[in-house]
Amino acid sequence: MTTRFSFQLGATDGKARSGVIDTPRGAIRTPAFMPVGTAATVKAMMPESVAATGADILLGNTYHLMLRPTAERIDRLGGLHRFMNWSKPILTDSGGFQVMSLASLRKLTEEGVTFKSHIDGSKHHLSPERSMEIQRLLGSDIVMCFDECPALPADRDRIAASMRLSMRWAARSREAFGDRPGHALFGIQQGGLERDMREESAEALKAIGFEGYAIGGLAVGEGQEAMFECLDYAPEMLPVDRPRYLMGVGKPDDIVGAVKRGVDMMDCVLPSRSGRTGQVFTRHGVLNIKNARHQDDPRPLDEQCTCPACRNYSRAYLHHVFRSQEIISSMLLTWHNLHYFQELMQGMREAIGGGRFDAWEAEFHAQRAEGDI
Ligand SMILES: CNc1nc2cc3nc[nH]c(=O)c3cc2[nH]1
Repeated sequence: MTTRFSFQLGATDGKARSGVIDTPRGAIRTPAFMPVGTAATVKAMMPESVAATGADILLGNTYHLMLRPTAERIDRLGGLHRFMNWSKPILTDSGGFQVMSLASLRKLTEEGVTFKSHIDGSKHHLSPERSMEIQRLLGSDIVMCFDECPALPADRDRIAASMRLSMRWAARSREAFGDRPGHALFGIQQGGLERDMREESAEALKAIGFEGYAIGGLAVGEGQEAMFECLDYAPEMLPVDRPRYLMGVGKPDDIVGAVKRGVDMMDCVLPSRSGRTGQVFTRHGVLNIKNARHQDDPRPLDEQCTCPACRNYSRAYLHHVFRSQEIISSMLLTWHNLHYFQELMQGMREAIGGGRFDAWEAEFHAQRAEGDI
């Protein structure tokens, strides 16, 4: 067990890399997928079940937790790890992205953002300083800079102004974070789909210096082709010996394409949210369990999957409990999806380690049918 935060790069295969992030609360194998634990819970999952899927780290949302139950209350109760009974690493986002997507009556200035809670309309404020304080009170192991993520499409002037604001906020975040051994602060690269803006942002972040670097401003509606075009150059603008975290990604093929281009960490609500809407991810593609064609099907979701849903239940049963809106439906489908996403990561870590990522990627695509399976 280490008292420091460090990243050990392991194997590389093309641009893809595998490695380990060491933290006082445990190691994170990369490439890593982080389940999203929005309001101090990965919905429909016990923490021990999340760990059983293979997750080494999960994500907490500052925006949700500051509104309810508040960071101060979680701090008084011993911090987020104790509060939610998760002893492994936690990464918290800075709140800025969700303020812009969830809150109302937002007022953005150089100082920060004031907004009204989507829960009860109460007034709140976020700034680099307040976001660092909240994430410190939560006790998260990896803290994200307070930034602004512009909605796409946006013209160059808007992208430039927003990126430069985020870089000023990154400097203030670094200053406010202070000296916290064993904890990490990650900077977030902005710049939209503009290569020169991405370069300017990367240079600004490297001049400040961070324990890790996120690629922000993507997975905001630009589509996979545009995202991959940006990922063809953005990751290598960031320090080679620090983790690179692509925020908010994604579907399985997005994740594979991002790892192929040098990304080490990702997070997405897709597997857990889809578990509650009946969308199931398998190595052969996607299916929706609510479709009537599953009602007499005795087979598991995926014959090769070892998760509890696939070991013990038929598609017919899962169709039934989904249609009946039984709670076990969300439990089993979420568990399966998170298990599949972690299996994907493990497969890539092994393939990179063995220098056979291209073959693994070809097999990944070959066994996926288009459309519903
Ligand atoms: C679901 N897509 C998505 N989730 C994101 C979260 C983010 N947080 C901070 N900064 C970002 O640029 C950012 C971009 C994101 N895209």
